[in-house]
Amino acid sequence: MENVVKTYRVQQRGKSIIGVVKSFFTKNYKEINAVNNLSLTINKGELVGYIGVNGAGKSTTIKMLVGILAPTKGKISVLGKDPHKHRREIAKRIGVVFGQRSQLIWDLPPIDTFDLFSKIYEIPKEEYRSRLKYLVEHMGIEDIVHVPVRKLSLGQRMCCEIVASLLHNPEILFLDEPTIGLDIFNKEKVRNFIKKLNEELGTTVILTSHDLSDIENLCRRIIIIDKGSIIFDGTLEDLKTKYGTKSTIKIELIEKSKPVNFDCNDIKVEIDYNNNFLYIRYSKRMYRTTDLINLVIQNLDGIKDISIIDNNLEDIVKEIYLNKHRRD
Ligand SMILES: Nc1ncnc2c1ncn2[C@@H]1O[C@H](COP(=O)(O)OP(=O)(O)OP(=O)(O)O)[C@@H](O)[C@H]1O
Repeated sequence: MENVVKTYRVQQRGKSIIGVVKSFFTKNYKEINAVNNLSLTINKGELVGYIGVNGAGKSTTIKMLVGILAPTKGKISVLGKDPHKHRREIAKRIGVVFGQRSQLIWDLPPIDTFDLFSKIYEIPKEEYRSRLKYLVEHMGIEDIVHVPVRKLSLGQRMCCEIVASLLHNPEILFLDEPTIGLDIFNKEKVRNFIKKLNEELGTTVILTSHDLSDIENLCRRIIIIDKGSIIFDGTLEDLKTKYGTKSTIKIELIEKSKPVNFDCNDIKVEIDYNNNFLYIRYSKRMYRTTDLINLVIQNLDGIKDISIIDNNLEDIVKEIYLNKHRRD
């Protein structure tokens, strides 16, 4: 993607009843840039996490990459082609799963959708048979492919959705919220499958998810967008080094009481009590963990255990957004 902009025209409605009535006669439009001058290159075989808050522009980006939407400005090339102009051709080489929208036929078993897709994609019979076997076995859906889709659980359906999107052996797989609403076991199943697919078959995967543990578990590269523009592009390690500057010392106390002897008035840390746990949140740029632990040991009675909790991806991303919006 090169300097891509996607502008939507949104009708402005009045807030009062009179305003609403007026807007039936005179239409006012506002333009919003859902994607704003975005440039991005993703290489073959990468597994990329594309994240951002609601309305950041993730789905709009994916829709442009798969050719559903044309950019307002800028250039997009997917597998060497303009995805909007060569939509049919590109569709044969990519797989798409929108977690909130199903491509399976509701009243029929998944196997019927799979068979239909094999015809649409003109997959040779033998190739289809062996591919289906590989996907069904690796996704562990042997028992459900003959059960009508309407009788399947959300997790079972998602596993079938992913298999359906991979039958034609796509070079790129776009996954938009593939684990939405899934329990921890199904989440893990879907994640393991995506990992395997990327590692064994070299499929390029672009994943959007609000569940940042998906991203943390799967993606080597993370792209964060806000208001249609990229605010971070790098590895998880880069992200943690650059922004993961906060850490927490968790102290378990013998008794459930507020420690009275712990005096750290001069030190800028946040302290929280919860039952017999004391949490000390601090900036790694300002203090060394060992210095703070020494201080705790010297000043605090009744310590049962001490551990360190580093910020997870969710905390880090929250911090990036809060800092950015404070500056804006
Ligand atoms: N068809 C549309 N017409 C007008 N505005 C739209 C349309 N689709 C999206 N938008 C707006 O564009 C912006 C980006 O939306 P988009 O769906 O790409 O965000 P997102 O990051 O995928 O959000 P979410 O996490 O909530 O799915 C939002 O302000 C949204 O309201």
